[in-house]
Amino acid sequence: MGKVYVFDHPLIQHKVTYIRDKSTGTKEFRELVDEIATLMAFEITRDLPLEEIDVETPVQMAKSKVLAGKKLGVVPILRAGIGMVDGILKLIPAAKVGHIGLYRDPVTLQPVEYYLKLPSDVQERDFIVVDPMLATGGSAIEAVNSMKKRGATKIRFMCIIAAPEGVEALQKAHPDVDIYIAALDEKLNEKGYIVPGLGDAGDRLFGTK
Ligand SMILES: O=P(O)(O)OC[C@H]1O[C@H](OP(=O)(O)OP(=O)(O)O)[C@H](O)[C@@H]1O
Ligand SMILES: O=c1cc[nH]c(=O)[nH]1
Ligand SMILES: [Mg+2]
Repeated sequence: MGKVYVFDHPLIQHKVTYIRDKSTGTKEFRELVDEIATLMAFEITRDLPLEEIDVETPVQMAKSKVLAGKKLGVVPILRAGIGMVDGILKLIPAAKVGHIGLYRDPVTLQPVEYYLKLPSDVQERDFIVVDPMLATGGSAIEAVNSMKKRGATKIRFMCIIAAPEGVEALQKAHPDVDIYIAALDEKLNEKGYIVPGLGDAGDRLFGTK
């Protein structure tokens, strides 16, 4: 079963509070999501593999470590996932970026795919699928389905706010996918929104209703 990591770093918790606040405007909301994504990327990359190489300092030759292993890929689930990409790339600028466009049918809550573009070398990459919200889990599950169908094998999921229902559904559908969360909330309401949550992440990021 995929592991679930809830990041409790004080800076992450502090910033999550301000994106929850309905009085936080679009500009500040966007900036905070970007900052939270960078902090979460720092935590999620703690276990990246390293290898030793020879480097010549101004003083002498030395053995020193560099990142090793598979290259990384970041895959935002459009639209709201886009708000997390730049913050992550600040720390891993060499990562390639794929895109999966999905919206949740407002009535059925089922994910509807409208776009997909992944790096050509999916088999060789470790992927982090990102979306600020994990509610029913439908979007995350569908995104991972699409990536696996195209050959991706190592996938992790990063979100800012998750409902227990979504965590459970994603773990069940994809037991090989570890889940990284900034805040595990209470439940879903009758409209499928996370309670207390932060409202509609995409609309708050892009000022749309
Ligand atoms: O876990 P789920 O029940 O699938 O809900 C989560 C999805 O809902 C929101 O997207 P939305 O459909 O509002 O699209 P948007 O990001 O373009 O606003 C959110 O950004 C997630 O992608
Ligand atoms: O609370 C929620 C649930 C799904 N999608 C969102 O953007 N917010
Ligand atoms: Mg939305």
